[in-house]
Amino acid sequence: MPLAEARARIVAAISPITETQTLALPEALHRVLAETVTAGVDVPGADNASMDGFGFAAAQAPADGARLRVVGEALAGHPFPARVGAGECVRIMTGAVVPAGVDTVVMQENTRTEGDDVVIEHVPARGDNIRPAGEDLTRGDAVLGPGHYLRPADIAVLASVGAHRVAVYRRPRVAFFSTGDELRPIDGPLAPGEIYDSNRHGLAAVLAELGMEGVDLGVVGDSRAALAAAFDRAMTVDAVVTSGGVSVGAADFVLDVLADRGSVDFWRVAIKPGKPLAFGTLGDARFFGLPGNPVSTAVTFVQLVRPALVRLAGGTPAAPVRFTLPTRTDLRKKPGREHYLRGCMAFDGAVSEVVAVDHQGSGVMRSMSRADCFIVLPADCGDVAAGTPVTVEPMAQPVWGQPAPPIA
Ligand SMILES: Nc1nc2c(c(=O)[nH]1)N[C@H]1C(S)=C(S)[C@@H](COP(=O)(O)OP(=O)(O)OC[C@H]3O[C@@H](n4cnc5c(N)ncnc54)[C@H](O)[C@@H]3O)O[C@H]1N2
Ligand code: MOO
Repeated sequence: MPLAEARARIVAAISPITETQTLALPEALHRVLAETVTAGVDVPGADNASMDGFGFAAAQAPADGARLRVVGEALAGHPFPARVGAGECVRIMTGAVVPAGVDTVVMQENTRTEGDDVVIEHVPARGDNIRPAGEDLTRGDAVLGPGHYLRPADIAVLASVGAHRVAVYRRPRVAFFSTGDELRPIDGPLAPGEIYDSNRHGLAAVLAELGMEGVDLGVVGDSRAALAAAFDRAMTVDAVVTSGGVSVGAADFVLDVLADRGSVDFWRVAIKPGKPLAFGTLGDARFFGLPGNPVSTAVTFVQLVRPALVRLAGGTPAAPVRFTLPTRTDLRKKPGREHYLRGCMAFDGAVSEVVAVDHQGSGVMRSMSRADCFIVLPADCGDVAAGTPVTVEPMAQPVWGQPAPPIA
């Protein structure tokens, strides 16, 4: 199955969480909004100055060199309390409410002060340097709606309308464990043939980064009974992610036990690395059996699990950002599977290119750690010569798309 089809099938199989909770606004960062927030006030609340300078009626300053008497001051938070009349102006600061009788502000740099008067050396057009009430949001406007992933700018916009508590979806609970008799905790010694359990730490980290509530079920040995017990413990969460035991080896029991305890939706995706991925259902949970090779675990998480978890959380998976760059080196490839090589983007003066990292083995996790992008080679292509444009997908990506079209 091609990756794109696998992703579409997985995302379509996910039912987003509908339970909500109400949080104080600062706690809602990186959560998914579950309500429509409506502006209770205009933003800004009144016409106000966008420059430090002098406010006056345009009719009182017909030409450059007009002279007006300064009758007072308007500061942000301290409005000028009276009407500004004929031949008059006020000193006004950025953000101050425009007083009655004023329709124009001239920036200070275009004036000179002479005693109690100000001379306007360059008269601006009527209405200049005034921001109208409601320019950003008008009372009653829908500010943001359900499914919107809250980034810092969103928190600020919600604060600007005084939305101090907001309803968000509950965070998904995602259980994860590693499988393999060779795996040991990272704080102990290793006997011959043993390795540290690195995948579980990588999974914990990507789940935390995504804002999931991770449930760490540790390392599970290569036996049907141990796997069955772990699966039974994992049934009540929203999603389960495992690493290892999904290939065809003598100790690969994940598929068997999944078929027994739940159901297998599909197994194997036409990508390298990551081919033997398994997707299914386990009790209330969606199940992702990721291949044990560390790079395969990481690549399949990014390409298939992450968009599913975004949808589970009530969000919208963002379409991957991709572009092309010429490859600095020749790339070896056999036609068949879509390849996700690890690379580094080089933007060096006039030269933009992508450089594949040296070791592309699916056991070489340093290739992920050093890379800043995937080089995506289509299934049907063979070897690629240096200089050929190839598809690049940066690892730093917008993960959360937004449901509404961007505001013009
Ligand atoms: N005859 C075949 N053999 C294999 C095939 C195949 O199609 N036919 N596919 C290969 C591919 S591709 C992959 S990917 C792996 C995936 O196998 P498993 O998911 O069963 O993974 P394991 O065998 O359990 O482990 C593979 C490798 O990764 C190491 N590993 C496992 N878990 C961890 C962990 N938590 N931390 C660090 N490293 C881990 C493990 O020791 C193995 O070296 O199968 C190929 N074989
Ligand atoms: O898919 Mo495996 O992930 O090529 O090593």
